Amino acid sequence: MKYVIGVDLGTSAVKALLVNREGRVCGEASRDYPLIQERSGYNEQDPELWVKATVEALRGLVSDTGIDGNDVEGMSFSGQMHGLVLLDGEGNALRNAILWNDTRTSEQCREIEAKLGKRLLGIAKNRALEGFTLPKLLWVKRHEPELFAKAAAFVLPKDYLRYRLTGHLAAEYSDAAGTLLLDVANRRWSEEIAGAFGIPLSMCPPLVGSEAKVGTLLPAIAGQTGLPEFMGVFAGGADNACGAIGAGILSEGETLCSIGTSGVVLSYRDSGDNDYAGKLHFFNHGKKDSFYAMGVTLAAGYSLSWFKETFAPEASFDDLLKGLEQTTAGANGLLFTPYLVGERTPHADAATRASFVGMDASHGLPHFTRAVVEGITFSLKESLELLRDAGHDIRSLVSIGGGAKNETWLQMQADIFGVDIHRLESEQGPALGAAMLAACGCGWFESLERCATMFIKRSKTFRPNARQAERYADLFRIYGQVYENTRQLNEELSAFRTS
Ligand SMILES: Nc1ncnc2c1ncn2[C@@H]1O[C@H](COP(=O)(O)OP(=O)(O)O)[C@@H](O)[C@H]1O
Ligand SMILES: O=C(CO)[C@@H](O)[C@H](O)COP(=O)(O)O
Repeated sequence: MKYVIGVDLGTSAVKALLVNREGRVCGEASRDYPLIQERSGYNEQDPELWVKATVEALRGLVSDTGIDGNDVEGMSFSGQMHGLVLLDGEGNALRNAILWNDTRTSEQCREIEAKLGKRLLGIAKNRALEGFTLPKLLWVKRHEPELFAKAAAFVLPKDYLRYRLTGHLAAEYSDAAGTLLLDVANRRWSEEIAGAFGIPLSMCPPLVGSEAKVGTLLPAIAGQTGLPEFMGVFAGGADNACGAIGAGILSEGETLCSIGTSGVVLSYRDSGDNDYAGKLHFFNHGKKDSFYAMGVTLAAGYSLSWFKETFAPEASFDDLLKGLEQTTAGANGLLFTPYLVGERTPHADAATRASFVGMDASHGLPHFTRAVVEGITFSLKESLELLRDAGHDIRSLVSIGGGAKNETWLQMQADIFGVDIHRLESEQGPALGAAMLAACGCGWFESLERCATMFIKRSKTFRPNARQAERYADLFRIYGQVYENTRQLNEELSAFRTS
C-alpha cells in the first residue's frame, strides 16, 4: 500500500494525516505548541518548536501506524497564514514568528494606506490589515532596525517548515497572497509595493504552484522520522486554501465554514477580476488559476478555548459543550461578541474588544458557554452575508476545523446560517487538502477534482430547523448592534489595558 502525508501547521498544533491511494485516512498524529503573548495584541510562536513538533508528529505517525516508511511517496503542507519568519543569510530565524492574530501593526497599516492609496486594492486585492505580513515587516524595520538589517529573506510559516525539512526555500501563491506583496491576479511579487517600502525583492522567496515538487527530505529528517529521503515534498498552500481543497471547494457556488483558532467563511471564485472593495479577503486558491473570497473572525475557536481555560479549565471541550443541550437559543438573554483580539470581518478594527451583554443572576456556566458559541457563529454569519451581498450564491456549506467536532454546534450552524451544513468524515480539512496536493504532485490523479471524488467523504448533513432559524434571525439583529454600541467604550478602555 502506498501513502501520502498532509501536514497542517495550525496555530494551536501541527497535525499530520496519513492517507492511502483510496483516500482512506490511515493515521493521524498531532503535537501542540504555545502562543507567546508578551503584551495585549502580541502573538508570536517559536519557529523551532514548529519543526520539533512536526518531526515528532511524523515519527509518531510512522511508528503508531506500523507502516513501512518507504511506502510514503509524497508529503505536502498547509499552514497558518500571514506569519512573518525573518531569515538571515544562513537561513536562521532571526526572531520569533509574528503571527496572523498579532495586531501591533496599526500604525504600519495606516502608512501603507497613505503611500499606496487605491493601488493597494488594485494590485494586492486586499486592504491593509494588521494580521498581514507586509505591516509586520515594516514594524520590524521600524522597531528592530539592527535585526532587520541582518534579514536576507522572509518566509511564511509552512514555507519555513518545508525549508527546514528539505533545505529548499520557496513560497507559493495561495500563502503569498496574504502578504500584501503579491500581485494577486498576475501571480508575481509586486515590485511596485515592495519598492514603495524599501523591501528588496530578493527578500521574497521564489514562487511556485501548490502542486510543485520543491525537493526531498534532508537525510537527518529522514533518519529522525522514519520517512524515505527520496520522498517528494510538494509546496502546499495556505490553511484556508488547503481547507477548501480538502472540503471540495473547487468550483463556483462551493462554500466553506472553518472554525479553528480563527473562523472563516470562504467561497470559490474562477476569476481574479472581482472587486470586493476590501470588505472581504481575496486570495489565490491552491487550485491552479483560481481564487476565493473570505471573511475572517479572528477569535473563533480561540474564544471558546479562552473561555474554557479561564472559567472551566478542568472540563473537556465535549463536557463544556454539554451546556448547549441544557440551554435554549439566545442563552436566556445573554449575547457574546468574539472580539477578544480585535476583529477583521466585517469590522476591521484591531482595537475593539469582546463583550458579554445581558448578564442576569440566573445565568450559569452553560449559558455563558452557549453565548460564546452563538456569538462566534453570528460573527461568521456576518461574513456569509457579505459574500451573498457580493453575489455569491450560497445554498449549503461544508464545515471543518475543531468546531466541526460537535454535532450540536453543527446544527446551530445550520440554524444560524439558514443553509444545509455538510460534515466530512474527518474534520481535518487543511491536512487532507495538503495530502491531496501531495497525491496530485505524485501523479496519482490528473486533477484535484478527480482526487476529490476519491478522497472527500461527507458523513452527515445538518438541515436548518425553521423555528430555531427564526429565533436566531431575531437575535442576529440584536447581535449586529453590539459592535457600534461598544466601539467608543472599547476605545476609551484601551487606555486601561496595561499588559
Ligand atoms: N470537541 C470539540 N468541540 C468543539 N470545538 C472544539 C473541540 N475541540 C476543539 N475545539 C475548538 O477547535 C479549535 C481548534 O481547532 P483546529 O482546527 O485544531 O485549530 P488550528 O488549526 O487553529 O490549530 C479550538 O480552539 C477549540 O475552540
Ligand atoms: O489569518 C487567517 C486567514 O486570513 C487565519 O485563518 C490563519 O490562517 C490561521 O488559521 P487557523 O490556525 O485558525 O486555522
